[in-house]
This record gives sequence, structure tokens and C-alpha cells, in this order.
Amino acid sequence: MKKYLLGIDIGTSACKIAIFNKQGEVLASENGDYPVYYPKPGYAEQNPDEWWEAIYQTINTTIQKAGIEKEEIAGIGVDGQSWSAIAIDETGKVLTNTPIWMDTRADAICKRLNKEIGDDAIFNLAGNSLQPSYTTAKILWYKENLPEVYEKTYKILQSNSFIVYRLTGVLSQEKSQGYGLHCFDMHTGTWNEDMCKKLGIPFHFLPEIYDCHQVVGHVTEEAARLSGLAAGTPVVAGGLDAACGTLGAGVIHPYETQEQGGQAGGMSICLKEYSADPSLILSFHVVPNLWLLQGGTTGGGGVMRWFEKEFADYEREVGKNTGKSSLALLDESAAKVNPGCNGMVFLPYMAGERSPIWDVNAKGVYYGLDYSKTKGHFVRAAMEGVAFSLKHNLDVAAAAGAQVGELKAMGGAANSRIWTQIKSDITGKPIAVPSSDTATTLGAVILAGVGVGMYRDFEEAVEMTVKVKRYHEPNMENYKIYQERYKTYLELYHNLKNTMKER
Ligand SMILES: Nc1ncnc2c1ncn2[C@@H]1O[C@H](COP(=O)(O)OP(=O)(O)O)[C@@H](O)[C@H]1O
Ligand SMILES: O=C(CO)[C@@H](O)[C@H](O)COP(=O)(O)O
Repeated sequence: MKKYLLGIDIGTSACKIAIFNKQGEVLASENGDYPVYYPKPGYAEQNPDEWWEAIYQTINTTIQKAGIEKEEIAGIGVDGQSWSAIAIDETGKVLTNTPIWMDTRADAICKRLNKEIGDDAIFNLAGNSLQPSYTTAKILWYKENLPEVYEKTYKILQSNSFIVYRLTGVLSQEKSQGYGLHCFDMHTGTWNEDMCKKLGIPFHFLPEIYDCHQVVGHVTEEAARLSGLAAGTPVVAGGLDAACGTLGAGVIHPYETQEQGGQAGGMSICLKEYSADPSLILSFHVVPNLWLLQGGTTGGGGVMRWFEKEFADYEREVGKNTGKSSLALLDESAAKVNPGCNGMVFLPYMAGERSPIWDVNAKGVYYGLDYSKTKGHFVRAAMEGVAFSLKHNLDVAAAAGAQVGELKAMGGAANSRIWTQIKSDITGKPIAVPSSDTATTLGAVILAGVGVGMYRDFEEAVEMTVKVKRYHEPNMENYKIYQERYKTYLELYHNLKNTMKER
């Protein structure tokens, strides 16, 4: 009997494969790493075939670890990072590495298009201001800088639609990632030919649009051979990682809100009507007829990943003897420092910043050093800085009319109790943690389960699968301390922004 679902998450730092039963319990979950390349300042790219290789290898090991028969998998859902621009030719060959969501190389193209077409005209159709991180300008960057790629391009795919293509041979574009292209009408969920022309994006580059839970095809013999899946297994269109994580955190009703700590940080507020703000991000939810008003930052869990890589040799050594992870040991050092970090403040703009400041020149900053400061201060200040950027996005959303209550945390950073508590104290909002590492894959398999008819609808799926594991209440004493630090956080950027510009 087909009783399991398989989810694939194309994260920035790694792919995650997880196999779930109908109740949302994880039978097995495995990660497969791949690199991000930073060839020049402002550039951040990945090789989509390295995603695919890591994914099919990890599917093999996950099926083995779960101890199930491949034929027992009823359906597959794929979610992925935002704003790829994967150029493939007619044979399906990837023509170049894709600039990823934090890549800002196309800044000058955006400035030009905003002037030529009018930023209001673009925003009114696309629900998003035109910024270099999105897919749109990356396509035009190919045209101007890699004409040999542009000339051979048959389709432009997003991360999840590329993996769906490798699995099934079917080209698709699902609704939740449409927002990466400013010729996607965020009111109707359709391509707008007129805006394509204005932007200079050939209409034939754009694949057919599907609902996220729609079955687009079945695993091919070739994909089955590589991955260990059964040929013929249904694959749904899937969706944006943030949106699948939002579903996997149980956010499917208006004003319910997800808080994300993957490589990127931010939040997603569920809306039942179109409501855009030029400082924020608007996408469709993976659940039909809902939108997500998002704050998407460049520094989330990734800040701690960077810190660990560069400064945690000692913790890695200690971890070998204690069995604790270096991240858990960094958490312990942060817990020894007072809330507010004795005046130390961190700006987490580690790859420029996306919402709400949209500044490609923004830089990471540690402020407030003196001889009393310890490594723990650096760790805690980094955590607090990421939490301030979450508050910043929530405040902008509230000012735009989207005032929210409880947050539901997802992503690797939600594994950290102290970091989640800091976020609760800084925002003054309770935070529930349903699942951390597996929220995105759970969202992807809910799409698959609804698509193949295992669940009646999204309500039933969420009720059956999403279980809160932890709950954090804000400490209002700490909240008061943080309000003062937050003023410093805002002032620091305001005062430094001209200095941050390239000279
Ligand atoms: N205990 C922890 N403390 C702090 N950060 C953590 C902890 N566990 C995981 N993380 C963070 O989670 C991030 C990975 O989250 P994940 O959702 O897997 O990211 P992505 O999908 O973007 O690759 C890492 O950058 C790491 O810093
Ligand atoms: O841009 C968004 C959402 O709009 C980010 O969530 C990226 O999709 C990166 O995802 P992670 O690698 O952090 O999961």
C-alpha cells in the first residue's frame, strides 16, 4: 500500500530529504551538502546540477534509512529557495550557474528598468519592487553579459521546478515562485505578456503555470535509476521554501505568521487578499487563494553558520569530547551574556540586505566593543541582530496594516532555544515551534498528499500533521531593554548607510 510521502527541500546550505507517514511523523531525514560560490563581491551562485546530484544521492540513502519499499511512496513534493534563474537549453542542459537569492550583480539593470518602465507600473502589477535579488534582472544580466547563454536559453526555471523537471521531464512554474519575475501578475497568478515585453523577457522563456499541489508528472526511468525511487511515482509542482515552511508550520489562515531561520531570515504573514508593500515581499502561498506578505532578510541562521565556520574551532574541539555540537556550545556561550549584550549591537546585513531596507551596499557591523566583551557577546549580539531585523520587518508590516500575534518558527535556527527566546523577547510575541528542520519538507509533502488525494484538503492535512513541540512566551522585562537597543540598531544603519556605499 502507498502510505508514505517524500519531501525534497533545496535549501541554500544543503538539500534535505525527508520521508513522512500520513500523520506527519518523520521516518527518516537526511541532508546533502553543496557549495555556494562567491566569485566576486555581490555575486552568489550555485550549480543546479550539484543540487540534483546531492538530491538523488540523498534520496537513495533516505529510502534505505527509512527501511521502506520505494513503491510505498505515494507522492513527492519539492520546495526550494527563491529567485533562481536557471537557464536550460532545449535538451535540458544547464547553461550556467544560477545567481541565487542573495546575488546583487544586476543592480544597475534594476535601476535602469525602474526608470524606463516606472517603478510604480512594475510594483502595481508584480506586487513587489524591482530589486536585483529577484529573478527578473538576472535574466537580463545574461542577455547583457553572457549572450551565449541567453541565445541558447529555452526556459528559465526556479529551483524546485528544475528538480521537478529532472525527476519527471516536465517543465513547470508553480504559483508561489511566480513573484520572482515582475511579469507575473500578483493579483491573478498569470504571466503578463505586456510587462514581459516592457522588461525585455522573451515570453517563450516562461513555463506553464501550475497550482503548487497539482501533479505535474511522474518519476522517469532515468530519475528512478539515479535516485532509487519507483518510476511512475507522482510529483507535484511544489513551491517556495518559505511558503512550504509556512504550510509545514501550520500557517494557513489569515494573519497567522511564520518566522523563518534558514540561511535567510524573516517572516511570512498569511493574507486572504492581495496587499502589497514596496518595502516587503509579496508571494502567493502554496495553499490556493492565499497570499504571503514576507519579510526576507539575507542574514538568518546563516549568520550563525558563518560565525561557526570562522570562529568556532575551539567549540568543534570541545564538541569532540562532549558530544555537543559546536552550534549548541555557541548557544551556551550566548546564554552567559545579559539581554542587550551590555551595549553591543550587530547589523546582520551580510550580503547587502533585502527587506525592508533593500540596500545592496549594506554591510554587517559589530558595534559597542570594549575590553569587557567576550566571544559570548559576539554570539549573542549576532542572534539579537537577526531578531532586530525580524522586528524591523514585522513593524513595517504592522504599519501597512498587517498586525500579527503569535509567530510559528521554522528552519534550522528554531533548533536553538536561546535564539528563539531572544526573538520572542525582542518582538514581544509568543513563538510556537512545531518543527524546525523538517517544516519545509513537511509543507512539501502536504502538497504531495493533497495532490494525490491522501488528504481531503489542507485543513485536514495540517490538523493531522502539525504538532507544536515548544512554546516561548516573551519576557517583558527583556522586551523593555531590547526596545532601547533596537533604537541603536536603527540609528546605526541610518548613520552608516552613506559610509557603506562603494567608493
Ligand atoms: N543550535 C543552533 N543554534 C543556532 N543556529 C542553528 C542551530 N541549529 C541550526 N542552526 C542554524 O540553522 C541554519 C540552517 O537552517 P536550514 O533551515 O537548514 O537552512 P537552509 O534551508 O537555508 O539551508 C544554519 O545556518 C545554522 O546556523
Ligand atoms: O527569499 C526567500 C523567501 O522569499 C528565502 O527564504 C530564500 O528562499 C532562502 O531560503 P533558505 O535557504 O534560507 O531556506
